[in-house]
Parts: sequence; structure tokens; C-alpha cells
Amino acid sequence: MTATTATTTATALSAHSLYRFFRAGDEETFALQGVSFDAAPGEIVAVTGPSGSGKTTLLNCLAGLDEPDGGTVHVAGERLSHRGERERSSIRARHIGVLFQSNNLLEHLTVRDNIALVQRLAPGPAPVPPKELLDRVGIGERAGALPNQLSGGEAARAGLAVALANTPAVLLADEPTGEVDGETERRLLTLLRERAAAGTAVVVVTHSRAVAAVADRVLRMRDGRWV
Ligand SMILES: Nc1ncnc2c1ncn2[C@@H]1O[C@H](COP(=O)(O)OP(=O)(O)OP(=O)(O)O)[C@@H](O)[C@H]1O
Repeated sequence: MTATTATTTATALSAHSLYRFFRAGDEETFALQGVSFDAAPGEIVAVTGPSGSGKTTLLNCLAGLDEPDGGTVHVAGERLSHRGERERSSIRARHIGVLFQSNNLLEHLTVRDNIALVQRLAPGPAPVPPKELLDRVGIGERAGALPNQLSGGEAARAGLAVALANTPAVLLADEPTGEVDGETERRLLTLLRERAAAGTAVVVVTHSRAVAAVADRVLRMRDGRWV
């Protein structure tokens, strides 16, 4: 099965027939085996599947953090795959918010300045002031802290605020509620829904039923394919 939306005319994110192999010694892992995928503006898509099924590899390829061995990725009408790293970074800065397990904060900047930097690099329409964003994720009082002064849960929320600093065409999140409590999970879901309502296509890898419940579509991977 391919996971394309039949009625979509405009796509925020489109992947066609992605393949990704990893080789370690004699061992070859087929992490993605011909995955196609479209997400429309304003759509929330949840990607689920067992450990090792290829979910993070897919998100990395969609974010331009990894290059597929075969297939193409387009974001907001621009080809992201098969380009140099600088071009991919530039496309990512303009069109993609990334919320991954490895956190997205620069260590030498305060939380507030991390947000301000993202907003300066990719100016969008009417950016929300950093303090207000931090209030929304519940850590307004930590705006002046450096990332290494935050607890794990605070760092996860700060990462979310950075990912939401602009209104990107696409927001990619890998297990965003993995380490947070119930209250933070609810806030996070509200923010994801708000962002989708503003037109962002949200793709979220998750094992959480609460996250899957707010998605417009839930896709399941196994052995590098949709099932
Ligand atoms: N850099 C790499 N080198 C070698 N193998 C890799 C690499 N990255 C991923 N793999 C392998 O590719 C397969 C898919 O991994 P991936 O991390 O995408 O799975 P996942 O579905 O995200 O798993 P999890 O839910 O545990 O995070 C796994 O077999 C994994 O071991």
C-alpha cells in the first residue's frame, strides 16, 4: 500500500519510493523498502510500528538529515533529496520544523535566544514572541536558562518551543511525548493541533494512543514498508 492522499491537490510534503540500506560488515539492513508518502497542509499524520521498522529513518529522510539511497522527497514544492548538505539545511531552515529525540537546542544560547535565532534565520509571518511560546509549553520561567540547566522534561518542552518558533510548511516529530507527563502531553497535542490548523503538515512518529487519536491518518510501518 502507498500512503498517498487521493484527493490532495496541494502537498506540503511528498516522498516517492524511498529506499535506504545500511551495511555493517557483511550485514545489510533494508530500513526503507519503497515507501511513498504525501502529507497535505494542515494534516496530522501519525506513524507507528514496532522498534526497528524504519520510522526514524523515514523521518530523517523527510527532514533532509539523511539521504535516501533511492526515491525522492519534496517539501513545499522544492526537491530536498539528492542535494548537497548546505542546500538541504537551507530548505530545512525555511520549510521544516524538527522535533527529534536528540534535542535541537544550541548549548551556548539561552532557551529564549535559541527561539529568537530560529526566528531570525527563517523569518515567518507574525512570529510569536519567545517568552509567549515558552509560556505556552509551560516553561516561561526558564527562558533565561541554558539548555544544560534544564531537566529532561523541560528540555523536551524547550525543544518543542524551538520547533514551533516559526510556522513551517512541515513539522516532523519523533516520539515528542516519549519523556513527558500527562499534562505536558496534553499541552503538546494542543500545540500540534493549533499548528496544523495554521496550515502546517505534521508528521509524528509515536507509540502514544493519545497522539494517534488526534491524527487525521495513522500509518503503520513494518520492515521498512507500510502495512
Ligand atoms: N546508521 C545506521 N546504521 C546501521 N543500521 C541502522 C542505522 N540506522 C538505522 N539502522 C537500522 O535500520 C532499521 C530501522 O531503524 P529505525 O531507527 O528507523 O527504526 P525505528 O522504527 O525508528 O525504531 P525505534 O522505534 O526503536 O526507534 C533498524 O534495523 C536499525 O537497526
